[in-house]
Amino acid sequence: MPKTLFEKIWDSHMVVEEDGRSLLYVDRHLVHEVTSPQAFDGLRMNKRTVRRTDLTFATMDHNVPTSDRSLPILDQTSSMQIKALEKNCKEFGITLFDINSPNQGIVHVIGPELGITLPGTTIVCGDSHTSTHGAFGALAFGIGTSDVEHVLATQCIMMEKPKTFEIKIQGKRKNPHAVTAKDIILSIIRKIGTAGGTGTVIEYRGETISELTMEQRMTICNMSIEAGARAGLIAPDEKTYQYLKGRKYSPENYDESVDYWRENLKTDSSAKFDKSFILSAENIVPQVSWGTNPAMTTDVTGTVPFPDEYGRGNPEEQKGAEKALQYMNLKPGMAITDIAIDRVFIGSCTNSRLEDLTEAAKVVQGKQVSAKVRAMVVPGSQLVKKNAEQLGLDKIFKDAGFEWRESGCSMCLGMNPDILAAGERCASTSNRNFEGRQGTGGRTHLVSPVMAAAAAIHGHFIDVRELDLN
Ligand SMILES: CC(C)[C@H](C(=O)O)[C@@H](O)C(=O)O
Ligand code: SF4
Repeated sequence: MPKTLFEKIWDSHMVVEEDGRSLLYVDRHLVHEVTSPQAFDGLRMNKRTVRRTDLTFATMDHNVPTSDRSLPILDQTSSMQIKALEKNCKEFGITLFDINSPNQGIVHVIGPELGITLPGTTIVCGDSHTSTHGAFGALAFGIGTSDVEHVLATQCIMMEKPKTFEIKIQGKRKNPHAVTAKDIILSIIRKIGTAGGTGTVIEYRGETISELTMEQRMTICNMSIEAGARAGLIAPDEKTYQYLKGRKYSPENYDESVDYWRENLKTDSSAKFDKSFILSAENIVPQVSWGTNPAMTTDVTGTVPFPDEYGRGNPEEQKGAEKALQYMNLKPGMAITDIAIDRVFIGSCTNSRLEDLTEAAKVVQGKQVSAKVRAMVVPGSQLVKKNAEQLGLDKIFKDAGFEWRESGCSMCLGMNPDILAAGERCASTSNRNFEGRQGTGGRTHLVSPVMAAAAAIHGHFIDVRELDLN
């Protein structure tokens, strides 16, 4: 029977099936400080060990400060979670990339760059954006803390089989430097909605996807979760194999692995998906979110919508838009390019890799951050930071007036000192614009790295297609 890529990986990892649920074998378990303390406590209470310490990797990313790391961590919860992770990894024998490690970083950035993320594998992590790893043709699920404990103890996870969802993106973007992977995924979520992918694993396909680099594919898969999906997936190809070659944890018999991946990791041409959605890349323009979920997004050339227009007869949607506009302090009909911003955050597991920073630096080079804006760049990992510094990107950003930080989740979410003050408006390259996400009362506009960089310079959004970005 013809199978989708998802079905192939699923079937090759299924241990048993019972009452509609399956026990899946887990190839890689990634662990961070926020969702693991109770899981380790559970192991201790039940006198269990970690089944496969060699397949379990931990780092600290959510709570770590991104400024001077020699200073003590003042927040009690953060400090406790970081200490707990150190102690737990030591006690249970797990590899930890701690705050001083040259490999520390956001868990979804370091997995791929260390070659822990591999095609055809199952990967889990107590974190919703685990979907990022799907860019490598890995079946990667975010799991809850009780599942973290179960995986630590057994290296397996119990799950209901998701449905399959094909999202095909056809054609070429007119201006690929200005219309980025972030704009593609925001356009998709805007069209299918935040529940559009519920209960499914999305496979992104089509000419546009094949043309994306690995880092751009990660941006797409990263936000699958914002469309409600369980995971996002892209079939591996030569770019994938090239990217992973020679990484720290990539397989030793690399060529043999590639032969196997080439042979086995594709959706069969006659395989059927449960659901399909097709989008043309030609008409996508730079996107800016105006509301409090990622589907509340529009073209940079557009205006803030009228709630009744946005709701299209659905009273719930209309009410949601009214509430969002009130929180965001925006007036319907206002041009997106007239929205003035106070802060800029370039970072997060969506957009903090080397290419993101390189593209943003092109916009910033030789310019100055608007006097009304405070802007920061937070590389996704220490390795990204080091590579960016080797290219002189830090200097470009600092000369323009940006803060250049240590790696971590930072202002993507308010769990560390990098937060918005109430009422502050931020152009952010992260993935969630929920109320209070970047600090209580803070207002988030989701955008691409080039849009965020341009907003820092101009103090408001601009149509980045007008810039010379080549
Ligand atoms: C803290 C963690 C559980 C959370 C997640 O699962 O996504 C965080 O990473 C986020 O982005 O909101
Ligand atoms: S960068 Fe943001 S979205 Fe990604 S793992 Fe950290 S908090 Fe979650």
